[in-house]
Amino acid sequence: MLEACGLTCSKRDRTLFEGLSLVVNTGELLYLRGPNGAGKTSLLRILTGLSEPDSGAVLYNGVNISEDKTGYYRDLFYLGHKSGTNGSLSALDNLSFWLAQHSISMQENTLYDVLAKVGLVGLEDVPVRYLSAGQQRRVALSRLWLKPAKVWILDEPFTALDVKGVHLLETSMKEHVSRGGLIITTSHQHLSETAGEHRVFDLEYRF
Ligand SMILES: Nc1ncnc2c1ncn2[C@@H]1O[C@H](COP(=O)(O)OP(=O)(O)OP(=O)(O)O)[C@@H](O)[C@H]1O
Repeated sequence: MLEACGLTCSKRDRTLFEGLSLVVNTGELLYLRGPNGAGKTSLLRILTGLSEPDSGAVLYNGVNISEDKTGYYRDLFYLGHKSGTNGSLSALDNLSFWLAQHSISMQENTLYDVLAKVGLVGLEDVPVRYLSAGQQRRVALSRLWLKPAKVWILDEPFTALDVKGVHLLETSMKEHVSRGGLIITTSHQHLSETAGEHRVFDLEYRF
């Protein structure tokens, strides 16, 4: 269970949210919506421990994430809205580097299976900067299937994906939740029925 307790966050002179509390249980998909600038990314970054709130706390299974970041990060997969890849490196090298960074050992066959899943076989050796926007997104998304994380926090994961890519991701979300995973995702497009049941949390734009 992931719990936000009374979170307040201000950027420059604007309070994005104040005393925000929410609970997301295992086996649940939370769809975080809101207009541009409402503070969705800011909230997600706090929920991952990458940013500190001005006040409030985030608890994972009842423990403040700032007290056990290692334990939390073991269970967490975070996809930011930037791809987080090195454009000079190929998909294969980017993913191998990422696996090493996260101390995940993996057979090359399994890595190729994931590349096949996201439709990148044949492009695995091309520097990522030469791939299309959707293909670059697929490289970033591949990590979802490389780390067995219980908690997925996804910031606009559908950006640049084609219809098949959206379907693949929504199907994976539904499967993850049915296995007891927990997902928080933002998106400016509606989640379809393929993503399964989900709860909506609307973040209003505060002036
Ligand atoms: N590091 C920062 N310094 C100053 N202002 C920031 C910083 N990060 C975010 N902001 C401001 O906070 C507000 C919320 O930004 P945020 O990225 O959280 O919004 P969002 O809801 O994710 O928007 P979008 O839908 O456009 O992605 C914006 O007005 C942004 O300019």
